[in-house]
Parts: sequence; structure tokens; C-alpha cells
Amino acid sequence: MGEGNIIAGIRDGLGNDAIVVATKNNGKLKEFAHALGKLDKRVLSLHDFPEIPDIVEDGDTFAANARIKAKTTGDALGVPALADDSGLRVEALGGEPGVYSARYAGEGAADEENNAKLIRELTSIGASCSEQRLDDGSRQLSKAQFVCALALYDPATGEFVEAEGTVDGVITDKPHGAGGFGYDPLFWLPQLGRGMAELSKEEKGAISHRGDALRKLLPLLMKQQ
Ligand SMILES: O=P(O)(O)OP(=O)(O)OP(=O)(O)OC[C@H]1O[C@@H](n2cnc3c(O)ncnc32)[C@H](O)[C@@H]1O
Ligand SMILES: [Mg+2]
Repeated sequence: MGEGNIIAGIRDGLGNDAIVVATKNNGKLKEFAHALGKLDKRVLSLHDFPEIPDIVEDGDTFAANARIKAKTTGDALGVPALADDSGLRVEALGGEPGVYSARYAGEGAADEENNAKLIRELTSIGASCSEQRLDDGSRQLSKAQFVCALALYDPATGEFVEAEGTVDGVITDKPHGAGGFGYDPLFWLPQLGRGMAELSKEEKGAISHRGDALRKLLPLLMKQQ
């Protein structure tokens, strides 16, 4: 691509050192700041642009919602915007809460309320994916997968660059670790023998759905240069 490609758009609009991430989630933001900081990119978020009204995430898929957030933000600011729509698919719940992960326990629910509802729902149906207890006695309730859809939208061309990442794990009935955000304390990684919230930012980025999606997206962006 020539004129108006996404990288050039970022350069023109904000300077080559900055990128807008269309999120209000501070947990995501820290992970993007860490990952993109390594590429010398300063991350701006929706907290920096309070004039942009709340975005309605009414897509049926993670990818659709990521596109909605990226387009609304990119069109409002006139510069490219990157958006992340993510969530948890829980096997024993038929893939729920999925795109409803943020509002599982109700609109504006806190992470703690969503986590409490998840354990409540799984225990109420007697879910169990392994007889084996973890060392601390916690039960393994269901297999689960974190999904992250990324979309970068350039208002100059109307084009999107997209990628999706996943990570598999198990939901436990007790929290492990104090790091991360959202459902991380309940997400156990059997392959590591550790919980997602026990990992450092570096370690989480190396295995997470968001890290996976970013590793797929970045080469696509570089191609556009
Ligand atoms: O829409 P924005 O402003 O980006 O922020 P949000 O928190 O509403 O984000 P989503 O709509 O994408 O909803 C994602 C939900 O999935 C959860 N989630 C996403 N990524 C996660 C991660 O890496 N670890 C734990 N939970 C995560 C998160 O806590 C939310 O409940
Ligand atoms: Mg949201």
C-alpha cells in the first residue's frame, strides 16, 4: 500500500511514537503499554479522549465488537485506532459468557462480581473437568478459553487490519494470584501449573490471547509500510 497506509496514518496524525488504543480497561491498557512500549510506541486510550461518547458493543462476535470500537474511535479522532474485544468462553457453559464477559453479572459489573457469578453458575450445574484437585485443594470446574480480537482501523482508507488470539485453560473454584485483571484469578494454566494472575506481565504476554493476537497483527502492520 502507498499513501494513507496505517503506519503512515499513525505517523501523520499523532507522530510515529504514539498509537490510540480504543479501550477504557486499565488492565488491557497496561498490557498494551508494555507490549507496544518495546516498539517505542506511546499508548493513548479513551481516557485521553473523554469527548468520545460511550461505544455500544452490540456485535455478535469479538471481531465485530473490535471493529466497532476501532472505527468509532478512528472516525472521531481522524487517526488510526487499535481496539481489543476479548472475553472468556467456558466449555461447561456452552461458550458463555463470550461477548458478554464484561457484563456477565450485569451492566457495569466489577471483575469480582463477574468472577463470583462464574463460580456460582459452574457450581450450580455441578461442573467438573477433572477429579484431581490442585495442590491448594481447589477444584477444576471447566475447560475454558480466553479470546482476543484485535482490529486496527485507518479512517483515511476505511480499512481494517485484524487478528485473533486464544489461550486454553481451566476455571478453578478458588483464585490464584493477584496480578492481571478480569477473570485472570480463576484461569488456571495446566500446561504451566500456574494461574494467569500469578504471571508477570512479560510471562502473561508470552502465552496470553492478547499476546497471541498481537504477534499475529504486528507483522501485518509492518507489511503495510
Ligand atoms: O471495551 P473496553 O473499553 O476495551 O473494556 P472492557 O473491559 O469492556 O473489555 P471487553 O468489552 O473486551 O470485555 C472483556 C471482558 O473479558 C475480560 N477479559 C479480557 N481479557 C482478559 C484477560 O487478559 N484476563 C482476564 N480477563 C479478561 C475482561 O475483564 C472483561 O470482563
Ligand atoms: Mg467493553
